[in-house]
Amino acid sequence: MPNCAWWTAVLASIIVATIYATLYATESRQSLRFGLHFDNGDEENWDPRNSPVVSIVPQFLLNHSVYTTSDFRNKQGIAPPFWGCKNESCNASGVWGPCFWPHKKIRWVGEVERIGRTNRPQYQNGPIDPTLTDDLSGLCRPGFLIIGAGKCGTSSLYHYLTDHPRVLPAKEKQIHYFKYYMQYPMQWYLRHFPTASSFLAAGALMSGEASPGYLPYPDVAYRIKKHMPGPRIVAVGRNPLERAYSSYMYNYVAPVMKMMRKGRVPNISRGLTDKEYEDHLFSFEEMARAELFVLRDCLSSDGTGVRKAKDRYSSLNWAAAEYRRREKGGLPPLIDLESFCYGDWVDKVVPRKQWKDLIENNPDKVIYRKNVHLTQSFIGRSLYVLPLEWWYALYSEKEIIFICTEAMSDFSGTPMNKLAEFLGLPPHNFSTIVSKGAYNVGGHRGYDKEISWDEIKDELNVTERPKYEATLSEDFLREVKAFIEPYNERLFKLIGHRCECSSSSAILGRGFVGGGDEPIANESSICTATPTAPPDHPNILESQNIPSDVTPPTAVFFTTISSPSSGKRECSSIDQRKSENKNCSNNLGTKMIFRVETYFPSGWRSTRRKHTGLENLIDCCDA
Ligand SMILES: Nc1ncnc2c1ncn2[C@@H]1O[C@H](COP(=O)(O)OS(=O)(=O)O)[C@@H](OP(=O)(O)O)[C@H]1O
Repeated sequence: MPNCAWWTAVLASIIVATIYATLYATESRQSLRFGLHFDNGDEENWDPRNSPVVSIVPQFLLNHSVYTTSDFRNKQGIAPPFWGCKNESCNASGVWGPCFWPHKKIRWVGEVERIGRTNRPQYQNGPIDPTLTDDLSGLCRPGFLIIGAGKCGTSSLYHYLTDHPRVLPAKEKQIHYFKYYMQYPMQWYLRHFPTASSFLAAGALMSGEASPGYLPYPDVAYRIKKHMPGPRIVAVGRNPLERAYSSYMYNYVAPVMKMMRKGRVPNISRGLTDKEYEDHLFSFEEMARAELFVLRDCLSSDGTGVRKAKDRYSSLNWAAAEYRRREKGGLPPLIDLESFCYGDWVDKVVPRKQWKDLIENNPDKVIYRKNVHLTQSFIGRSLYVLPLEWWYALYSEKEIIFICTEAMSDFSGTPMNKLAEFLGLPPHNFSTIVSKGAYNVGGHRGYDKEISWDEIKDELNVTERPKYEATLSEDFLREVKAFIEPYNERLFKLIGHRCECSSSSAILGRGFVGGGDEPIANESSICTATPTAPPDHPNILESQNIPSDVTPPTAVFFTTISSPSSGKRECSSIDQRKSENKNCSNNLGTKMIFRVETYFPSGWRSTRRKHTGLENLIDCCDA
């Protein structure tokens, strides 16, 4: 017969278990309550000032040495700003920093012991339960988003940052969720970041991603503000003409050369020499001139860029205030260059008006019809200030920062540490990673491919390709400089500092000179003059054949059993995706087979394989 003490012990355990279960249930609910999920309400008129903030309780993690106070040795306070907490939820134990409390009963300290200390991140995989798409438990939010500009060193910046011992990488450098994949639940996006357990095991303070496709679009700025509270926004910009030329090489020359070599361009046979293929390319100057013509018109004070942006945005709550502020302050109007300056399609085969004459006058030359959003805007995407004015309207100076590409390659690592401080990270010795080299240099090597500065130099020595600056005529150079200059000045005002563009010209051996040798930055105000002698590193002009742009998703509510093996590329918009659906699936042979998992109350039961129409949404722009 159990004695009294025994009954007391049983009773006590029941009470403790009940309290624990109640607490756990509350915590689980809290994690969902503060979960980030879409409300499909009045998207356009949502007011960012009321955005939800996920709560934090770093104290117990400090108590248990997951973190030490030195991890928080930054000027922002005890935790990185994106951990920020705003309301009573700050006191909820278990709702922690950037992460959502896992559903399963978990003792954090025990979990840390179980996993051990490791910096190797893990990610949630497998199909998403369609009935639980709002469930963010066990997932973590990004602490920084590098938004572009493309071809400005976003890959290097991402890798330099993730070298910080308290920063964990995402599954891939660029996810482009807020531009191309918002039809998927937030859970899909957050699965690209390390799990809460990984954060603990690493004592990580943040993860983040770099999607250059975010910057150009005001809608994306707004969506991120609305749906993803907290992350710091990092923009990076480079000497505009260098960016433009880099994009020309990467998004036009490299893919077109590849297509020609493979015999995929009608009327151009295989087996020609590179020189012969190059004769079928439009020069950078030809394309940039044609674009400049269109931009001048579009960006004039009564041009379509100004008018259409006003029509579209000025009545929206989130943009109206900025319109009023700018009008009052006599500031130039906001412009949505990407949406309204390249809008005219000549026909389905010849994509852009700006190329009409070029194509008619040069029937032997090739226009690349894919990735039109990139090849149409070599110059436009280098006018960083135009999209940034939208971002700066939505984000305060504590939330957004602009880095000059040229400063990134400072071997001392000082500029990187300034960025770390802005993000709320403790100082780190970045000089090792920066002086190792750069990523995604000189063409299609891949975002994660690092090239040492010495290799860059050597490669140049054996590459006898003409320097692109030599291909630019004096008059075009003057013209394009004069066009870009005011936008640069506007940018420097907006960001509160200037960029020293010539140093990267020197590091990578690039400068825009009308047939001469001297970097243009020394002779013009496209960027400020260089204050110090730059290191001795030349550039790379060679392109490789690794597909660019985003890797599409492989599993959402389904498991991909087979997927297209062809290269992927971004669609410029969901509309484009829709309009290209047929071509993609029919002409390009894009097919995916899915395993569809169905969840019943008793668990996962049936599995069936099926072709679905979803492949069109995902991969319709496959090359
Ligand atoms: N540290 C540093 N300093 C100066 N320049 C650098 C640095 N790291 C990368 N780069 C140059 O940036 C170009 C690649 O940019 P991204 O990685 O943003 O390209 S992408 O949009 O993601 O495809 C690519 O430019 P190009 O080589 O001219 O094509 C890189 O060489």
